[in-house]
This record gives sequence, C-alpha cells and structure tokens, in this order.
Amino acid sequence: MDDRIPTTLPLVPLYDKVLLPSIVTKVSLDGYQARSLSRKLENSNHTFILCVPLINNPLDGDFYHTGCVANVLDVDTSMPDNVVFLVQGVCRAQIQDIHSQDVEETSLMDSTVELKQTRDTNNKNDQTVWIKTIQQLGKDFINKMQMIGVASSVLVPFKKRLALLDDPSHAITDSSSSAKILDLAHFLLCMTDASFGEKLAVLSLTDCNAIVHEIQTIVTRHMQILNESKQMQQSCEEKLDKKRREFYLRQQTHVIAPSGHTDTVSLDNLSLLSCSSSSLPQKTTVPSSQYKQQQKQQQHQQQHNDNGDDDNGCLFMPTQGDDEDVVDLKNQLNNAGLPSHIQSTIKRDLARLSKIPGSAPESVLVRTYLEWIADLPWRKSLASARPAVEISVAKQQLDADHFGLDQVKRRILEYLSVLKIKKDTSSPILCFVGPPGVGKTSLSNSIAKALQRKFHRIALGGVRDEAEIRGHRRTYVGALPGSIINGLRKCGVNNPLFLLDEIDKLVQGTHQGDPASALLEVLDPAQNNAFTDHFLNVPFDLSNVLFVATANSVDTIPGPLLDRMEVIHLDGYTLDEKLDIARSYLIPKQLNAHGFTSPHNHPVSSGKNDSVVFSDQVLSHLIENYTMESGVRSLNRTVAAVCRYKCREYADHLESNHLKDSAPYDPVVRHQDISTILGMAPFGNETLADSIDTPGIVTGLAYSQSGCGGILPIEANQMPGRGMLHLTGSLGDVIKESAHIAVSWVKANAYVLKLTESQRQVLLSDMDLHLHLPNGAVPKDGPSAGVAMAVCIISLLSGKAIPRTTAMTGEITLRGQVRPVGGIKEKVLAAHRAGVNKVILPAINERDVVQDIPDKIKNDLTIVYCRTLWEVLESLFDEKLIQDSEALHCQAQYASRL
Ligand SMILES: Nc1ncnc2c1ncn2[C@@H]1O[C@H](COP(=O)(O)OP(=O)(O)OP(=O)(O)O)[C@@H](O)[C@H]1O
Repeated sequence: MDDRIPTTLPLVPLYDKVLLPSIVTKVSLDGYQARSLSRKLENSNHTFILCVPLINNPLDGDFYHTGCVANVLDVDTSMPDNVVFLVQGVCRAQIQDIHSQDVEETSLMDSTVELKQTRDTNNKNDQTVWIKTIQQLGKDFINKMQMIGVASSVLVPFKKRLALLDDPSHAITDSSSSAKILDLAHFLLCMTDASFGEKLAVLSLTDCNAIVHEIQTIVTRHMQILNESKQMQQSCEEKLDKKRREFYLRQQTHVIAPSGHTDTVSLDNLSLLSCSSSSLPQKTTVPSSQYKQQQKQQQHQQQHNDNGDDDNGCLFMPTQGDDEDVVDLKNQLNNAGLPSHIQSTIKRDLARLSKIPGSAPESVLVRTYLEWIADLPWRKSLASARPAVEISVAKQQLDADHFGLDQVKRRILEYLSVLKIKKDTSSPILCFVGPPGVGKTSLSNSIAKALQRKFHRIALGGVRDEAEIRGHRRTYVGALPGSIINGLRKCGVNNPLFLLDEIDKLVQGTHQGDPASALLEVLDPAQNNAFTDHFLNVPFDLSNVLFVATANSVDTIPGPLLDRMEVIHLDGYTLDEKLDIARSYLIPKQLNAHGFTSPHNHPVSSGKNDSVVFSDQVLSHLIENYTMESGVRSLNRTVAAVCRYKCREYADHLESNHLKDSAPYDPVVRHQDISTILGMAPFGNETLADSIDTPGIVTGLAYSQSGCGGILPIEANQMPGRGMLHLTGSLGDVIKESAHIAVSWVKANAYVLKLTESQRQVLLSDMDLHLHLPNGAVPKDGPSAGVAMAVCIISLLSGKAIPRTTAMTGEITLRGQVRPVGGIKEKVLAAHRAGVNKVILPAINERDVVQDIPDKIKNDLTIVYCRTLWEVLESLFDEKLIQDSEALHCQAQYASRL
C-alpha cells in the first residue's frame, strides 16, 4: 500500500464508469469542478483523488460506498468547457465521511477514506491457480478476438502483459505478485463489455480469490455471448458479399484503433466487438504510455468534428441487418461530406429504410432519395477552379474563341473584375440577349473555361412547371429533383458555371406553378445559399455556382428576373463580320472536324492538298444566298456541308490514286460548284430590287421573338362593302390595334391627304379594307408595323406605289406621332441584306443607328428619321400630298374641336 496516500482526498464523481486499480482512464470535469480540483491538488503535496461511481441521480450525490484512489497523471485544458484529467487507479478505498471545505456549492467535496488492502495469500498454490486461470482466460479472449476478425496488432498490448506471466525473468515470486495478477485481471475485465454493475461488483471485493473468481465469471459469460454473436454473424455473413464484410470489419477496427497504430488501443472500445454495435463506447481507457499520442489524435478528430465531420469519419454505421446496397449507401453517405444540419434528416431516413421491407415500393423511394443525397457535391469543389479570376486569362480565352464582340467582351471582363475584387459570386447574374447564333452560349462556355469551372447548360425553353426547376415533392409518384440539383449531380462539384439558356422562353401563368418564381430564389444571391429543392427537402448552398443566362429578347423575361440580371446585348453580324468569323473560326473548326489540315499549314503550292480553300467570293455567296440569319449558325452548317462534299471528293481521289488518269483533288471551292454541292440557293435569287412596285404593297421591317431582323411585306386591298377592316396573317392584339390606329388616322386626314373631295366625305363608307401580312403561318405582333400599315393604306387609296426597296418601321399614335421601336440594328441589317436602299426610322432611333450600325452599311443606305407620319409621307412621295400650311391648319381645327 502506498503510504503517500492521505486519508482525506478530493472526491471526484464518475458518472458512467467504474475505475479499477491499475487502469488508466480520463475523467472529464466541467469548469467549476475542474478549478476546484486543481485548487485542492495545488494546496496539497500529493496528486491523489478518490474516484467514486455515482449510482443514483447525480444531483442527489448518491455515491457508491467504495471508490478507487487514483493518481492524476496529466491534465488537458485544451477544450474550452471541459478539463480532462488523466488518472490511473491505485487501490480500493472505503468512504468514511464526505464533507466540504469550500463554500461554493459547485466545488468538489472531500472524503475521508479508509484504504482497502486486498486480502492476499502467501500460498504459492493459490497464486499458481490464479495465474493459470488468468492466462487461460486471456488466451481464450485473444482467440475470440482473432476469430471475429480483430487485427492481431490491436491485441498486442494485452498479449505483452499476458506474456509476462510466462516469462521466468519476471516470475511472480515477491509479495506484490497477487497485485500484479489482479492488475492483469482488471485489464482483461475492461477489455470486455462488462457492465457498470459488474464492474461495481468487482470494485467492492477485497479478497483476491473472490476478485479473480468474479472476473473469470464475467469474462467467461461475455465470451459466451461473443460466441453466440459470432454464430449469428456467420449466418448473416453468408448473405453478405466480400465487400460488405470488409467494410464491417474495417469499421470495427477503425473504432478500436482510430489511428490504425497497434499500440494505441481503446480498451472500452474493444468491448464493441462483443456483439452489440449499438453499445458504442462513450469514454476511453488507455494504458498511460499511449495517452499523449491518443490525445493528439483526439484533438485532430475534434477539429474534424468542428468542421462538421462526423465521429471517426463514420456517421452511418452499417448494422447486421443491412443488405449489400444499404452498406454501399451508408459508405457513400459517409463520404459525401454532408453538412451537419441535414445529418439528422438523413439518419431518420436511414432508420426508416431499415424498418421497411426491401420489397416494399417505399423502400425504393427512400433509397432513391438517399442515393441522390449521397451523390450531391455538398462540399466538393473543382480544385482547379480559379480562386480569383485572372482577367488577362479571361481576355485571352474570349479573344481566342470569338471574333469581334468588343463591347460585349469589355463588359464581361468588367463583370469578372467585380467578381475578382468582391471575391464572391453574389454580383448580378449576366444575361446575354441577342438573336440566335451570335455566340451567347459559346461566350458562356469561354467564361467557364477562363475560370476553369465545369460548364452545365440548363435549357429553360418551354419550361412551364415550377417542378422542373425545383423538383417534385417526394409524395409524388416518380418524383425527382429539379434541373438545378440534377445539374449539380452531373457536374459533381458545387462551383460549376450554370448556363440558364433561353430564360425568355419560360412559360408563365400556368396552373403548374410559376417556374420564374422558382428561378428567383436560384438567382438571388441573398437566398440561394439555402436553395431548397422540393425533392431533397433540405437546403443546398448554391452560392458557389456562377449563373449566366441567355435570351433572344428581354421583352418576355419576367420583370423580377430581369431585375436580378445584368443584361448584355449581342447584335446580329454584318456581312463583313460574318466573313471574318467564317475565315478565322468556322472554317478552321470545320476543317479540323473533317480531318483536313488548314491551308495555312500546307499552302496549295506545297503539293499537299488535303484541305479545303474558300475564297471570299464563295463565302459571300454562301452568306448571302444560302443563309438568311443574324448569327452564324447556318453559315457554320453550310461550311460543314461543303467540307463534307470535299471530304468525299478527297476520299475518292485517294482510292483512285493508283489510276494514272484519275483527276487530281482540287481543294478550292469554286463558285460555280456551290449549287452542285448545296443545291439551288434558297435566298437571294429574288431581291426586293426585282419586285414590281404596286400601290398597296409596302416593305415593313420586323424583329422576331428569336431576335432576328427581317423584311415584313404588308399588303392592302379594298373591295365593295360597308367600311369594315379585315386583318389577316396570324396577327396579335397589339399589331391589330396598330392597324386600327392607322385606318383611323388615314380616315381622319383623308381630305388633307387628298383621298376625299370634301372634309365631310366619309372615306371607305361603301368599301371594305383588307390588310394582310404574308407568311400567314408565322404569328406576328408588336406596334412597330404602324407606320408601314398607314403608308400601305395611303398608297392603296391614292394609287401611288411605294418603291419596294424602301423599308420602314415605327409605332404610330392616333395623332400621327412616330414612336421609337426596338431591334433597329437587326432590322437595318436585314433590310440591307434584302436589297433595301432606303430606310425610314423613328427619329429617336437615330442614336441606335449611330451606335450600332457599321459605317459601310450606313453608306449603302439612305436613312430617313421621322417624328410624324407627315414627315414619313413627305420622304416617300416626290409630289407633295399636302401643303404644310394646310396640314397645320387642319391639325389646329381638329385640336380646337377636341
Ligand atoms: N463572334 C464569334 N466568333 C466566333 N464564333 C462565333 C461567334 N459568334 C458565334 N460563333 C459561333 O457560332 C456558333 C453558334 O453560337 P452559339 O451556339 O453560342 O449561339 P447562341 O447565341 O447561343 O444561339 P442560341 O440563341 O440559338 O442559343 C458557335 O459555334 C459559335 O462558336
């Protein structure tokens, strides 16, 4: 017995465990108690305490009558709220009295103790029996452990201690021999899953013989349980494949030796193997020599936990009833890096899954849900994604992929600069607006490349159901997540670039919810860090995703969405721009795609002919006669068609190479061959210049919803009737209203326009008027045909033809004002393509022409800007229809009447 141990010791309650002599364990105390204990130890000249198990309500302080005197080996103050004392049991002690010297209620009590000597025997035979008993017990235990697959390295510390009993140099001969045998017996007891009560029973014994006998009984009983558990496990394992077993054992050994090192063994943890995986160890008892190392690992583990990681990296432990798929699923979920706030939801679903029979339909639903959760990149980012945008790299990428578009590129770089300075993606979303084929998608792709992010396109055209964006609730049959979560799963990282393509084509106002409102949450930086898909029903952080949208027109983009985006307009290309794009980008790409080399690499003169050569004349012919578009998509397809034809020619040439008289391959595409290659030109044969000018036919200008400009012929005719107006050509409400305004204005000014002989005469009183806009199958709407319709009616009624090469656009008011319209660049370019030589535009649109139309086009056209319909008519008719004074007089008259 250690005579340094005083009879009054600080009393430390053990809430859920029993300390036995020679065992090392950690005792965790809260701030007040820890301070109290430290004070007591500082004031005394020893490091002994009394560890007493609490047997009832801790608040009542109902202590067991026997405790274990322990020596404090180390103190860990690294955790803010708890201080951990590393203690080693020394001997049993009986509590005589409990008292407190401190006035503070929360401080630890003191206890007067009587140390209890274990009753030894000097009988060598008894000692030999104990040694044999413990040795046999220990060997059986080790065998069992190995049988259930515990790595033998884990058992090394115990084996070493056991071996000491055999070692003659350590032969147990002295008086402390019984104590040493007891130490080993205690150690063995702690390795099993002995219960609190069983350990308490051992603590209360003082007779060596009784202690060894009690421990033998407990350990034997536990090994029997282990045996039965093993048999059960074996029968289960027959159903499990190799992978499943490996995982199970791996997780077990993982819990036993978190570090994987053989020396650091968690003795209480070993008890997990006794069968019940649910009885997870709470506290750790270790041999003192390994304490420091384990402490470091625990700190490391603590850091992981603080970062949201789970205990031992394994949140979802497989259980014996789990089938192969569920084990795989749990494995995936463990590796998915789930944020802490959704772990409880997932645990609940896993628990549900374990209760539902595998054949039940609901089981499939829960599994599908958990598979989605496991597949999502909760924490995974593309490592190579640039943390800070490099503007120079982005510029190089944009220049390498696109010709021209200087304004657009400048605005993109400005946007990226904001990202760089702000260092987050919460700035407004970019939205590229322009006609088809002008490079909106490919610009977005270039941005993704420059930022080294994964690129994913979400097509929003025709999306009418909110669920397509936000998923269906799990209660629906066949429910799945929406396109945002789907895209993230496909990308596998949480920081891709999402292209929301054709955001203007969202269908609104259906009974299936509003997809635009679902997108609002996605695009709003203030909300999208907790985007909740209906299917997942747990928030997902989208704040790392960079969103870019595209649209053909801003008119149909819902207002609140438009508000959250920074719109960048891309206009249609001119002929020269198309030529440049074709030469520098489209042709090299198509040559490469068809296996040809670029003529620049092998000039024709070099004798290497495996290429295709397009002259500028041929390219212009292709652009003007085979494509009629604002962008270059059809041109790209046309170039591809020519390359295919040449490819066939080249292949034929290679096959017939051995024939002397075979014609050599000609890489040059000749103008006269184009019709053979592509067939007759669909456009360009009939230009407006060839059309016959007829009264009642006028050339208007249109801007389609897809962002394309075009020519819009307008025809008018009159027939006997009762002054009715007939409108045909798939016209929308707005364009119909424009027609009515045009008719009203003409009727109101019929006398001044010399269409009636007196002011009182009613125009068209016995005639019907019919306005038709050809291409009847194509829906048309908008106010911009107002000017053209008014002019068309005047042309019909006055019998004066307007040249077809004169095109016009503009909205009119009832009093003949000409209002500005959109899509001027596309309209003017389309007019130029169609052979128009004079364009009449609203005066306010002059700034669009100045800004957007290239000088070359402006020089080819006569552009007239008008404020009123009178100015339009003046610019159209050589002979003045009205006298200025007359018109003013007439207007004043009407004004006074009003
Ligand atoms: N300025 C340009 N320089 C080089 N290539 C271009 C340019 N503009 C367009 N292209 C090419 O034209 C093709 C069509 O472009 P893209 O698909 O990006 O058009 P878009 O504007 O997204 O059309 P849509 O509205 O129909 O989606 C692509 O191959 C693209 O590389």
